[in-house]
Amino acid sequence: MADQELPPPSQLVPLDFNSIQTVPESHLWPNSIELSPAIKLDERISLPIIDFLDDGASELLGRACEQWGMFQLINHGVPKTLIDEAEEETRRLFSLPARQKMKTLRTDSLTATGYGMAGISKYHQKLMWHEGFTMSGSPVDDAKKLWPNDYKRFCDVMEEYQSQMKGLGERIIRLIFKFLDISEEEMMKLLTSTDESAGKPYMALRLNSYPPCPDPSRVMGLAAHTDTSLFTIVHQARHDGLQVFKDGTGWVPLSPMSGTLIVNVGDILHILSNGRFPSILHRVMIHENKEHRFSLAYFYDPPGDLYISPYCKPLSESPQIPLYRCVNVKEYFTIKAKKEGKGLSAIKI
Ligand SMILES: O=C(O)CCC(=O)C(=O)O
Ligand SMILES: [Fe+2]
Repeated sequence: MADQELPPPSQLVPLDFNSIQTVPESHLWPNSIELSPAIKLDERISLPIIDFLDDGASELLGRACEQWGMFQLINHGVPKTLIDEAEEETRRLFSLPARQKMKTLRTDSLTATGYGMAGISKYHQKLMWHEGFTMSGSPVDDAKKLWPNDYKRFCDVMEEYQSQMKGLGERIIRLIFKFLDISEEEMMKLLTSTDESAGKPYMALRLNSYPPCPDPSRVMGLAAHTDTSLFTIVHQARHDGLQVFKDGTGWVPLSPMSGTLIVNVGDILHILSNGRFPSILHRVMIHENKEHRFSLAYFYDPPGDLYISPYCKPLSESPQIPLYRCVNVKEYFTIKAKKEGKGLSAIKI
């Protein structure tokens, strides 16, 4: 593609990290609450690790969602070789020259795919030390622009990775619904789209890249946010950086553990569970080491045309009162963007 055919740069374009010697003013965060340090890692407050093969997995997973809104999963069944390949393809993508990646620059639309900054960048004065690449299903159109002669490997790996994540997501949601006492029949009603034409899946895979930084303590990898998904399945490649906010404790750092996938509750499951499973606030900080950090986040979402309302058990001994109004998934994405990430409070009854 010739230079004049490049998409017009939006106001939010990741830095060309390869050519950076010092952190530009646009990326220097003031010494604010957003950069507040995490607590020292302490075994007593470590994130629950759940064995997916455990007979009691549903109960364990439900309790972890209640107490943490997050857990680590082992024996999840996703082949290690596939995770390694997906990590390697992620590294290959982000090591391309900036002008090559810019050929797939994402538009502002909620479901847009391609290269760019996280949507939450819009809510902050300063930019983040981050670049991302989002896809939903086959990434072939973008991959052809990145590697005109060699796009197949990336597509094959990313399609298989998404298919495995979707399958794992289906197994997780079944266990979650079992814990919440939602029957299979009820689940089909809650999560199956009625209008297939409007039911474009919102599921997406975002590859995240956090390059090494000359002044790591003054930048932000990914600012504090909650995910909009039902839940998100994250593979953190080797290096630390992800932190979760635990009420009464503060920011808790999570070290990547080989073979585990992290699952965090998003806003839609928060609404569906009537607040019983909190969508957890998390952020990514950049560390002193000179390593490039990557992560792969799969957002397990219902179709956009679906209506979500708090599930309050009809025959419960203590009838619950819905905390949130019924909301369409697509509409919720829009509300959340308008409210700069504070979507839940906007639909509170
Ligand atoms: O990089 C990570 O570990 C987390 C990424 C994340 O929170 C996201 O993509 O929403
Ligand atoms: Fe996230």
